Amino acid sequence: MTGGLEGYDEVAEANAQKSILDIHWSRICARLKAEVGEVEYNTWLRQMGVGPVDEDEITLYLPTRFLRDWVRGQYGDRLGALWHAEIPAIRRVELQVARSASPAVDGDAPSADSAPAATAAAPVVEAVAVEEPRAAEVRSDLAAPLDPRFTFDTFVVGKPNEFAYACARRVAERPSSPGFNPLFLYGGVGLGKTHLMHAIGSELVREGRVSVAYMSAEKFMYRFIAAIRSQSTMEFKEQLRSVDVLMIDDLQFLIGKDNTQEEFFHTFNALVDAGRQIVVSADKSPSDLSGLEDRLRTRLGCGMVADIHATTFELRISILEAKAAASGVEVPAKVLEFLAHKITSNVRELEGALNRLIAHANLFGRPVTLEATQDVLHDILKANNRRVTIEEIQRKVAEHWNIRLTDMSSARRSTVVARPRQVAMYLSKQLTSRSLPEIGRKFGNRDHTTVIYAVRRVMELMEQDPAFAEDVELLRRMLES
Ligand SMILES: Nc1ncnc2c1ncn2[C@@H]1O[C@H](COP(=O)(O)OP(=O)(O)OP(=O)(O)O)[C@@H](O)[C@H]1O
Repeated sequence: MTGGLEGYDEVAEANAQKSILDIHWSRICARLKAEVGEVEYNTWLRQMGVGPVDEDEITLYLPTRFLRDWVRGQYGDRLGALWHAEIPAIRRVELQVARSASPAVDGDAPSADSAPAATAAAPVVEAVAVEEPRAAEVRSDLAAPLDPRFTFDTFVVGKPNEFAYACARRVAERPSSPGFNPLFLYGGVGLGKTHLMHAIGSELVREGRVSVAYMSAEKFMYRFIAAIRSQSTMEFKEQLRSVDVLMIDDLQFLIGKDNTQEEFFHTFNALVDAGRQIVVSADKSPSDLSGLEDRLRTRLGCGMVADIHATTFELRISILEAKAAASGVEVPAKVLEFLAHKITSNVRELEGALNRLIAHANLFGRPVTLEATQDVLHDILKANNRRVTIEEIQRKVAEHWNIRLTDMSSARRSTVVARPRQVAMYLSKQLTSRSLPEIGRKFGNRDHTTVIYAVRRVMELMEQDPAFAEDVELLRRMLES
């Protein structure tokens, strides 16, 4: 830091900016808490800290990569919208892992209108962003960061998931049993695969019998690359191969990542040969994961393969009843039935809708009624009414610009293909309730940042080019009707 008046001014300026951001941040935290509820807020969001603003982007810090990934997947869009509402110039939120994050507001934030003062810990200018793990972490960080809410007790069993549930229980009771290794769980988005994996892990850890490593396939790749960079691949391999149970979530992420697949294949073989348990989840069955190497697909399919089907009305009702009962808020059966009829996409959305209702009831101290439900959830209900799918959007957009449907997922980057693909991503964001990572996955496993870029690019182009804007609007109307 420079000395003298100049240095002082810089510090004063930075502090002033920080105070302003803190005020906005405290309001956002109050809103978030009201929306998601105290428990959810304390579990996932409370440790978040505010970082600097750079043009249209604000950085937020989280203390671990697990939390960062979770918050990004679950709340990334919402955080962006809330910051944009507070400071319209902010259009993007960057989530980073920081050792000394300035924590989020920790007070009892009673409402969005009367937010508490922010507690600023380390000055924002000193927060250290750690984007890539260092060798020491790769060596020491394989312990399973399991979500304590995802247990067998909180998993509601019904026809669509009873087989997967039974298999998961069996593996938790007797890991590495013949016929159950690997356990391959598959099914659509938000249907409980991660929940079951965490439940297996928690059960085993609670029993204290075995060491468990759980990570997403994305994290597996990330750690593998970091280990290569820091020349600690041997340690990484040894660490992985020393666990009793290895669980890899969302394996489809490894499609097209040949080196990481190769590493996973060897780890897989080493563990299974040594009598250790592997649990894997993916969005498709091993035979349908066409971008994976044949030998890996074959090995993945030679244990127990269990699918989780789309929810039925009965299961949705049971899940809603269980979650409403756990919240302590009285939700009339009529409202639960209404939600179960209307929100059919997946459990995550159903749960999100119920949480919002409950937060609303708690915040305003009003009973939950059908009328209030329609009002509070109008955006979710609207999105579900349309029922337009990403696949439909891709098809319509491809037809409109006369490109091949496969180019929606291909790696081709020429404008002729890339522009329609960006429009399809934009429309998917506008017309479906899918999250950015989910959209990215449907477009050839692209990263969520690519989707953000596409959405922004299409919006810019629509502003600059009325003919293009008309095309996009036409497509939107066709898809909505
Ligand atoms: N049968 C169930 N009972 C209770 N909660 C459930 C059930 N199925 C899913 N959930 C809840 O729905 C949410 C989404 O589930 P989860 O994250 O496990 O889905 P997923 O299949 O792993 O999705 P993705 O494909 O996006 O990784 C979680 O909060 C989970 O607890």
